[in-house]
Amino acid sequence: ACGSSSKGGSSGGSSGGSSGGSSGSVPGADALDKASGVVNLTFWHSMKDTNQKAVTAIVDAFNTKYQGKIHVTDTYQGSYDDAIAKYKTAVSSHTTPSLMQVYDVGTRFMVDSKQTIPVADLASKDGYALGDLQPNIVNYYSVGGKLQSMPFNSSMPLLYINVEAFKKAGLDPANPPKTLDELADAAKKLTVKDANGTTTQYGFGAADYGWFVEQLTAESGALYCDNDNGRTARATKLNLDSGAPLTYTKWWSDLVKGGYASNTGRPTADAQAAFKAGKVAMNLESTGVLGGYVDAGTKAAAPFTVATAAFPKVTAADSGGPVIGGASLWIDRAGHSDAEVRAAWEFAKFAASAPQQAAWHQATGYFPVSVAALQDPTDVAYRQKHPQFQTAIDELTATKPSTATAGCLLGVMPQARADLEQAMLNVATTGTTAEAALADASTKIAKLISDYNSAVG
Ligand SMILES: O=P(O)(O)OC[C@H](O)CO
Repeated sequence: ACGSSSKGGSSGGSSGGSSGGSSGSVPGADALDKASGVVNLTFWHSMKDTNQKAVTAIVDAFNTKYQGKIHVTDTYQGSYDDAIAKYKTAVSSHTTPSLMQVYDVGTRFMVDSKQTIPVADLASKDGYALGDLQPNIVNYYSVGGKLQSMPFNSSMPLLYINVEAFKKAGLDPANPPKTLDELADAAKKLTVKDANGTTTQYGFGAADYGWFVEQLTAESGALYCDNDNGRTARATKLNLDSGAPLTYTKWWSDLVKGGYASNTGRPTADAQAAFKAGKVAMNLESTGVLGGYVDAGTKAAAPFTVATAAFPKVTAADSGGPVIGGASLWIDRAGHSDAEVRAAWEFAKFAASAPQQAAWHQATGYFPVSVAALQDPTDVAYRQKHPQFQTAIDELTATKPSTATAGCLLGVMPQARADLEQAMLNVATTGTTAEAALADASTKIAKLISDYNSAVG
């Protein structure tokens, strides 16, 4: 997850460490004019199903606009984790794509990989104003004072509710649970067993997902890693042994062991499928799955009314907000021609533009990275008709920027998140205590961080 954070200006701001990026020169607009023939671009991403269709719609619109000049081929590369693993292989074999979608927590790694060109350099070369991008999103993707990648799909975490199940259990969907305790109470009321004692509906179900722990930590006003969440200097440790990480790990394990939560493991797709099939009545997920849940009213939609509510807090007193999630587009420089880099920049601008972001928001649920897109009449009308699409925007605007809500910038964040998730899974499925599992994970992650920091210097 990432940073709905500080007061960042439109050219970005915070963050420790070097600005990274490739040492290649910054091509100007003439690089495209000089190209002979069509400039072909490869675009790797992790959007599937409903969201993949929406990516393809953007790519098709771009290819039509630039017919005869630029052609983008988009390819689904699996989950965010799968895609980043493939990217690492591509770096070794010098076969990186022209454009790469990388999730929030891959930001520090991408800068350190020195394969890409900061989009701030391309923007200043041709006078492109970054001011239409949501400042807090720009702030997250800025490292060393420069916007490194183009914000594309930005999210907030939400609580999803099966409205009919809520009503059947005598609960009011208009008054959803706001804290972990309230969520646990509702989960108990929403769990249904048949005459044989077999559970036919779990009250709650969600992936075993470190992102939620990161969110609850930010909401409680605490830092997920040291050195101001890795933004004034490289982080050296995660704060996992107490606070929200410990509380959530115990809470999740208690619900699973009590039979009130469906544990589908680490893959987010499995938890999404369980909610969409009506097997669980409440689900924590990104606003980026909302399009898939309601699927614009088609037959692919969940067969019940889906409501969205703000992500819960550990306690009602927590006054912080969530961290922005999702991913951004990186423009590869190392091994790519000037014309290709310029063409990739044209695509990045197009994908972040107000009309494309308004359409993207309505199709997927990811909120627009473009400020103007929120004022687009089609988007305003869509939100009025489908209020579920407003929840993440309210959450974003209610969040006070802070170091906590900036989220943790860490080169090994993907691996660290996986280690935490394994620890949470062990607690929920074995007799290991949360204290012991998190202490073990902390030790393992501290070594990962120390090795990484020594390697990058
Ligand atoms: O599911 P997404 O795309 O909103 O991403 C959620 C997290 O931010 C990934 O780290």
